[in-house]
Amino acid sequence: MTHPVNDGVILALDGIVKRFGAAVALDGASLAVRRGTLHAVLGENGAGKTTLMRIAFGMLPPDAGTIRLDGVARRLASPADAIAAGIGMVHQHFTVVPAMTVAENVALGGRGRYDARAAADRVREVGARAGLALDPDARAGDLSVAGQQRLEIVKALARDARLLILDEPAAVLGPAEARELLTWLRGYVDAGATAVLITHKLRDALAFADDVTVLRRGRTVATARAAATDETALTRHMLGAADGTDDAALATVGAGPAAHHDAAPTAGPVRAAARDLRYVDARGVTVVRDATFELRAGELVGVVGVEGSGQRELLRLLAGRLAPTAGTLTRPARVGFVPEDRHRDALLLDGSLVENVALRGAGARRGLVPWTALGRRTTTLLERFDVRAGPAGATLPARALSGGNQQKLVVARELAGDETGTPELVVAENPTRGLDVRATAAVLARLRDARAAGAAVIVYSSDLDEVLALADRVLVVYDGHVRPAPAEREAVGRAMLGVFD
Ligand SMILES: Nc1ncnc2c1ncn2[C@@H]1O[C@H](COP(=O)(O)OP(=O)(O)OP(=O)(O)O)[C@@H](O)[C@H]1O
Repeated sequence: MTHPVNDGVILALDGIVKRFGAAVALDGASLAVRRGTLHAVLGENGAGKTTLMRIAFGMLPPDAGTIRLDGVARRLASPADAIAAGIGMVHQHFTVVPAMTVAENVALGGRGRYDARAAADRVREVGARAGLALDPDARAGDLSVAGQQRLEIVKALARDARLLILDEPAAVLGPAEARELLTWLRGYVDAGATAVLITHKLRDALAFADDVTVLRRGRTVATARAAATDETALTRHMLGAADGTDDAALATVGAGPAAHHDAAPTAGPVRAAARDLRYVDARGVTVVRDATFELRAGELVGVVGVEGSGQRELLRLLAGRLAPTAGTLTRPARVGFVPEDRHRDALLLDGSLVENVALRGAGARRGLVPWTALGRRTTTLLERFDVRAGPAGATLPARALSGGNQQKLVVARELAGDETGTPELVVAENPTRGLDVRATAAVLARLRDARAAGAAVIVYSSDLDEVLALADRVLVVYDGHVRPAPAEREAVGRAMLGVFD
């Protein structure tokens, strides 16, 4: 028996429980999204944010609890049910089909016969209404990451979503694009829509959202108007410091990255050296132009550059994933690589955590795989790097880890090295993407540990401030040229745009 209550709440989740075998992902979580608001959902990696939203989108059935839409209890048996009820979701990992056009992607999953012209018109109409310009005839795979995300949003809106759920949309974007997206989202909600935004950035939540809800270990621990709370209170809720269990962790997070910027390292022997290094890609475009530099043991070098400047290829050359077209590149035998796209480049999603750890050094192994030793090693890594794998531990499939915990696993594997020893060179690309405040602080500390242990560490981050706080020196990549960055922040920003004073 349900009584419709029109209290302005469009989506109400109550007492939601979700178990995966022995693991409890949600333990009575609740969420009330008011119509016409932007609602931010916060919480540590593995807190249950994605699981809760998948339940709201009909992707997973809850074990207990109720879902109400406009006050009416609903059973959402599939995403199709959720879409029919006016819910749209933009996932952390996109679902666009790269080989298809924008219009075809938008029409995909729709009913009836495919009509190219109608599909293109629909893209234009929805795009114009929402302020998201997209060329209907462009191939989805040719769009930038921000463009693919716009396509995901348009896809949801084309199905008449009145409640849009976005799972960490900013995590795949650079700072400027992330700002643009949040500004768009705010305007979209101001025009009468409703949206739920999963984010790790407390500042974004406070600046852009109307309401915030904090999940911790599968429970809702706080919900408030953004205007009535602040970063300190939210951090406390997220980390559980309010109950006194995690004050030490909170202190570490509060200290921020700059606080660790102490002991000036003394750079040791050369670990990697590039001389006139050139890389020409498959299209024949020169993306790295005659770069000459050295990376030494015990130094942490930051790389900055606007999207598409060649830094991506530079890091892959150093990691040994691309071969130089010309020039020389000397690399050590043991290199740790943390790529940006963990799903594509770093994990076997259907493999267990042990199998994923075993990937490292797999090429050099001979004879029987030492599974018992690898199992022990994985368990130790999970503990040391605080990867939350639940009761299944090392046997859990990588797919079942939360996004942030997948990232922590990759960092653990690549930094800890293998049977032959720890890496002499660490190459990391946006290593803190999708990580919560505590995990971010932990990963940055691990990169410093690698430096202290004598590795040369090179880190690209699209967050300039993160690089400046972390690195001993910085290289700027602009149009394939690799140059030392000027000392001042403003000058670094200019150099990224090709202006060297
Ligand atoms: N299919 C599954 N099998 C087993 N455990 C799962 C599965 N899906 C999720 N979990 C577990 O549920 C918990 C919550 O995961 P969820 O992805 O919802 O977290 P999250 O808050 O979105 O984290 P993040 O910020 O890292 O993305 C995690 O401990 C995760 O390992």
